[in-house]
Amino acid sequence: MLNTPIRSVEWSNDHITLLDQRLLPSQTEFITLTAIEDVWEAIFELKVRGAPAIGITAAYGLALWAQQSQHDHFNEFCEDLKKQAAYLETSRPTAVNLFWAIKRILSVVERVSTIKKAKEAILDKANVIAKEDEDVCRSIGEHAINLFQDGDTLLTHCNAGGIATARYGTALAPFYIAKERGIHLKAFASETRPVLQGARLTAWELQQLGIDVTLITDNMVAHTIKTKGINAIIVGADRIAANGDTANKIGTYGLALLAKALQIPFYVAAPLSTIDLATSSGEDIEIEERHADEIRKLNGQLVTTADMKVFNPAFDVTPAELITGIITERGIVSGDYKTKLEGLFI
Ligand SMILES: CSC[C@H]1O[C@H](OP(=O)(O)O)[C@H](O)[C@@H]1O
Repeated sequence: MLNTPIRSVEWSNDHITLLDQRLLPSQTEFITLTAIEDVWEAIFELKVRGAPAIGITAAYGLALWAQQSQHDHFNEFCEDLKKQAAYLETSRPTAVNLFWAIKRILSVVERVSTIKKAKEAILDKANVIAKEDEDVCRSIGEHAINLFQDGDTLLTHCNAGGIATARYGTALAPFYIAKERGIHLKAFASETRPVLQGARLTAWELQQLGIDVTLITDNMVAHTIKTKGINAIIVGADRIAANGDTANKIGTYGLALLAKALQIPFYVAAPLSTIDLATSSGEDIEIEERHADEIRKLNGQLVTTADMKVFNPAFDVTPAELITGIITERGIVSGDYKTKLEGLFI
C-alpha cells in the first residue's frame, strides 16, 4: 500500500504534531501544538487546512484541552468543554467538518459521569475520527477510480489530497488507488490563487506519488480543457448542502461552468462528514472572507498598492445542477441530490 507523503496531524502523547502546510513544498516542517489557542490559530492561519484535516485537528484540540483541564467537578468540566468547543468553531465558518467533529466530541461526554472517563473518551473519539477518515478517503478513491480508465487526464483545483485529510485525500484519492493498481492517470493542477494550494500542495503531492502532473495558472483552465484532452474535472468540498449545492475553494464554480460549456464531467469527491443535511441549499452556506493581504501580496511582496480595496472570498458555491456526480465512501450519487444524499445516511 502506498504511503501518503506525510500525515498532516497526529496526536503525540500530550500534544498535537502538525505539518505546517503554509511552508510546503519548500519546507516540510512539523510544529507542536500544546494549547487549544495554538489549535485555533493553526486552523485560522491555514497551518492545517482541508475540511477533514480541520475537523480532526479540532477534535484533538478538545482532547488537548481536556488532558490539561484542572476542573474538580464534572459539570463544570462539561460546561467549560462546551465553551472551548464554541471557541474553536470561530476559527473558520465554511468547512462543516469542523462543526461535525466538535459535535461528535461533545456527544461522547454525555455518556460518561467522571472527568477521568471524559478525558479518555474524548481522546478515543478523536482517534476514531482520524482513523475513520483514512478508511473513508480510501473508499472514496475506490469508488472514484471506476469512473476513469487507463490514460485519462483529470483536472483538479486547490488541494483535496492526503494532507487535507487523515490520508489519501478525496479528489486526489483516485490517484492513490490508480497508482496501486497500475492504472495511469494524468493530472493538471490549477495553482489556486491566492493561497496557491494547487501549486504548493497538489502539484507537489502528486509529483511525490509519481503521477504525471502539470501545473497551470487558474486563467489557463478553459484553454487547457480545450487543447489538452481533459477527460473530467474532480474537486473536493467543504460543505455540501442537502440539495447538492457544494461550497469549495474559490474558482470551483467557474470550473463547473466551463465543464458544462465544454461538455466534460464535473465530479465532487467528499465524505459523508462534509454533507450537511441541516443546510438546505448553497444560499445558506457562510462563505469565509479572508484578509486582503492574501491577494495584495505574493510571497510577502506587494503586487498592488498597500491600501488596495480587495474582495477575498475563500470559497464559492457550485449549484447541484452543474455537478455530474458526488463521490462518497458509500458510492456515487447524481441527479436528484436531495433524495440521494438523504439516502446515504439511512
Ligand atoms: C478534502 S477538503 C479540501 C478542500 O478544502 C480546501 O479549502 P482550504 O484549503 O481553504 O481549507 C479546498 O476547498 C479543498 O477542496
